[in-house]
Amino acid sequence: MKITKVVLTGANGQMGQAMLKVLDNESDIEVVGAVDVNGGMPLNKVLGNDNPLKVEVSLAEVLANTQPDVLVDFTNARAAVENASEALKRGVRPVIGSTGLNTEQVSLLHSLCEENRCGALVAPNFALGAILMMRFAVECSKYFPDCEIVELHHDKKIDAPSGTAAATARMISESRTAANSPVEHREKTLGVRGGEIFGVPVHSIRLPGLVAHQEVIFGGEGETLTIRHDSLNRSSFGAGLVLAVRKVLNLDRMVIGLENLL
Ligand SMILES: NC(=O)C1=CN([C@@H]2O[C@H](COP(=O)(O)OP(=O)(O)OC[C@H]3O[C@@H](n4cnc5c(N)ncnc54)[C@H](OP(=O)(O)O)[C@@H]3O)[C@@H](O)[C@H]2O)C=CC1
Ligand SMILES: O=C(O)C1=N[C@H](C(=O)O)C[C@H](O)C1
Repeated sequence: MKITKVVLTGANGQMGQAMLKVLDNESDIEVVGAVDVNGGMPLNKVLGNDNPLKVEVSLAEVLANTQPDVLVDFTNARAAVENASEALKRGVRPVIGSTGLNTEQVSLLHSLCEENRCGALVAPNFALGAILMMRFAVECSKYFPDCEIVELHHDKKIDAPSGTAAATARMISESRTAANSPVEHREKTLGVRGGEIFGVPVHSIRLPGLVAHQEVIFGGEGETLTIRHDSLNRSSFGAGLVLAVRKVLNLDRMVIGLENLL
């Protein structure tokens, strides 16, 4: 069996900790390195086994020493692009779970993939239910052009809107045949109608107690239709991430969205 060697960045974070365990449980995947700005933590504490590695600070050194196949990134938009750049120049394929990347950052990644003739995946959500929620939303938007997105996340989330909400809005805008919505905004209080992404109003809620949730609400004549997805804990992202690590090995270009690898 071919073993895929993986380095993970953002190892001290909420996703990093959860996904290290998920990856370590797969017999065809070996976690050969873990990196975070503060480094330090022994991996056996996270994994509950006798793994001799610890979280390191320098990604460049870890990549040089371990020569992995894949870099998994759960940091933030800026760090994700820098980390992917380090990986791509060594022929290591990035799987980027970090969100909040702007258009310039995405096109820089495209160019880096082309220059280095190396594949990459940028996926704002690895949960299967979230992928289906986006797909169903696209389908509904053909019949109900009026819709709004409400995304609800834990209070430690640093970006808003969520990557999933931004992706959903983009996909809806690409498939809408008639864009009736939104009606003219009349805000007495600035921002009360949310922010508009690709013509779709998005409302971001951040509260303790939440994990990751999204509603896409469609309105029609005398009816509404709501599609809702809930990630109740971070294990919801595990199966999609494992699939991404396996599939990115066959990519020679950058792909956006796990739905394009299913
Ligand atoms: N695609 C998906 O399915 C999912 C994506 N996400 C996304 O993943 C990202 C991380 O989320 P989460 O784990 O909750 O966030 P956390 O803040 O808990 O973790 C991020 C970690 O990355 C560290 N970090 C920052 N910069 C670097 C760097 N240059 N190199 C290495 N490590 C770095 C942070 O350190 P410090 O705190 O010191 O800055 C922190 O420990 C977010 O963008 C989030 O939106 C989250 C869930 C699912
Ligand atoms: O930060 C999070 O937690 C999440 N981030 C991703 C996003 O921004 O869409 C995916 C999921 O919603 C959890």
